Amino acid sequence: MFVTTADPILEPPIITVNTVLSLLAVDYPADKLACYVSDDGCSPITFYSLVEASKFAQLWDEYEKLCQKMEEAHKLVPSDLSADYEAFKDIKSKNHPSIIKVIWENKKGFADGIPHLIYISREKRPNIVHHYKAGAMNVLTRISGLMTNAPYTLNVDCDMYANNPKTVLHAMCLMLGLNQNENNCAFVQFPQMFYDELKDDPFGNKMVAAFEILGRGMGGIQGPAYAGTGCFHTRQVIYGLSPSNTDINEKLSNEVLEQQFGYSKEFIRSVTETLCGLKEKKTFCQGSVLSSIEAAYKVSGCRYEHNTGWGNKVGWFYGSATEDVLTGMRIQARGWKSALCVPDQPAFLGCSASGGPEFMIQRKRWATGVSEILFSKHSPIFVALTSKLQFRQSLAYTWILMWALRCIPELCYAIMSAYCLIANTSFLPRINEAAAMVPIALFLIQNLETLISCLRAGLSIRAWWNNMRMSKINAASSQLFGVLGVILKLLRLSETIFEVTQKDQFTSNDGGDSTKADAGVFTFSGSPIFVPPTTLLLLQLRALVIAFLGLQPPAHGDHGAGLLEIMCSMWAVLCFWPFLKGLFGKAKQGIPFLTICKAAGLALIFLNLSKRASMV
Ligand SMILES: O=c1ccn([C@@H]2O[C@H](COP(=O)(O)OP(=O)(O)O[C@H]3O[C@H](CO)[C@@H](O)[C@H](O)[C@H]3O)[C@@H](O)[C@H]2O)c(=O)[nH]1
Ligand SMILES: [Mn+2]
Repeated sequence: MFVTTADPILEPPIITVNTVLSLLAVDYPADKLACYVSDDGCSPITFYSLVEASKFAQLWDEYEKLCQKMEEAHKLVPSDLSADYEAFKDIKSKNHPSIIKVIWENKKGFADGIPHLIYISREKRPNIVHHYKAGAMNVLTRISGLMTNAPYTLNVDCDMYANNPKTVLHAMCLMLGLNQNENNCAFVQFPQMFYDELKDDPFGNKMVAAFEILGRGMGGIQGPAYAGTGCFHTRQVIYGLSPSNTDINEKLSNEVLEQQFGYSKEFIRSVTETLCGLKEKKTFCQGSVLSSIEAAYKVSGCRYEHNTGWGNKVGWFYGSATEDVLTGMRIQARGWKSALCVPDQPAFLGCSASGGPEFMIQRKRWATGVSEILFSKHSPIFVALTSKLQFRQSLAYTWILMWALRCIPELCYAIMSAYCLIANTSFLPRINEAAAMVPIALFLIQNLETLISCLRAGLSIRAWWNNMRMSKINAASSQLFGVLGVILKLLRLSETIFEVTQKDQFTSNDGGDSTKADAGVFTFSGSPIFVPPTTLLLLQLRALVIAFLGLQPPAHGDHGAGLLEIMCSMWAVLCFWPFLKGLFGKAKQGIPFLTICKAAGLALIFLNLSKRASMV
């Protein structure tokens, strides 16, 4: 069981601890489980919290004390703590050697005991790329291969705790059952669900309809996409096995393996055992977990993957900020299937990015990630032509990967309607012309389609509206920035990075309705990401004022701006309502003055240009 965390501030240790505890407590023989935590933040506080959590796991009461200890941990200096913390002394999170600690070992192998708990902070050096989460997952894969080498792995983000104790059993049923029927199940994905659900999904960030429609739909072809968390993988598949090479014993020369998996002799032995089939009696990983710690240090070094197949042929794939979609697609391109599992009691619950800056950062990363794949050699259409990705599956992936590109038409429509009202010209037919039926029908069909998918997923009309509205805001901000980021990357002007999303703690019994009421409110920051939507809103408002007060220049072309253009602009203003409120809001709920100034400046430039254009 792999847990990744990257930043003790954005991801408070108590969140990671809750997730780890929930995993240690799942309903499955403890001697068959081990929990590995990767800490890319290299934080002594996270380590300390896990140590305390492992003590707590022996008691199961005293949870309040555990929380209190963690709160106070920030005041402790690592050197005040025991010798275990020596390794964290004067550490810099981006420049440090590996730290691996076996926090708890189920030495006697009790089935009703507590699974092993291992802390890992892989080596990081400046100027050596570490590939963010994908890199962390590959280190976890290698170290676990050395220490316990289970044939199946589960991975969750640090905030995604196990909410259903039977989850592992559910997943194993699918894995084992499907294999026997030769259905070739490579991974089992549980839907991403969230503990901080707000009524009617005000930020449109719960993705319920997406998992309902897309997840189940793809489930009927080659299986759902891998969503990065709440997913069980087969180790053999992670090591690059294809469904057809079941008998690969001959191919496995040590030389080939070393090229692919790196120079660690111990790890190569573990890989051989995994790839040669699970039926043979296990000889590897019989001793104590601690006995392989030296080898573990070796495979967690930041230079270990140099000139190997990691990130490219084996393991989690590099090259996209949404490593999950890429990894899942490339597994399916080898001919594997996957399965979606939706138990009545949600398997995992996590923290959703709340409305405002965090949401924007997250969606920007996703926009970057999916576009990176679309414009790479792993574009699903190519992949379908050259590999075993089924045609309809590749269409589904194309649909996912084109998600961010919708910002281009969206922006065009928004700008055109404003321009037409300002310059008194038109881009749509007049309402009384028969041709007007075309755009009207398209508009209605598109909205009905999304409305029906929301209703089918059990959402309210209000939730649909919120989702629809957020998709427009998204297009003008995070998707636009994401796509621009990828263009810069393609021009080799910048590299894309993984910005971690802020996570907030689960507060079940805080009856504080005041916080709940605030929780649905959109918030802003000084980030440039808020400038384009603000500009668009100001433009639309200005355009509507011009249209209603009749301040337009004489009509341009055969007819001037008509009802459809006005409706376009009004629709845009409705969709950008949170920003309209933001213009007048205070503190975090208001758009910062500087952002408004920048937006107003841009809007003025546009206004002048369009006036000039209309005079030509
Ligand atoms: O350098 C890094 C950066 C991130 N993470 C971890 O990656 C996970 C996901 O990060 P988060 O900020 O929560 O991103 P989300 O957008 O919420 O995550 C979704 O999207 C990601 C791809 O963009 C997937 O990796 C995740 O599994 C999926 O839940 C977290 O556990 C992080 O600790 C690392 O381990 N190392
Ligand atoms: Mn997350």
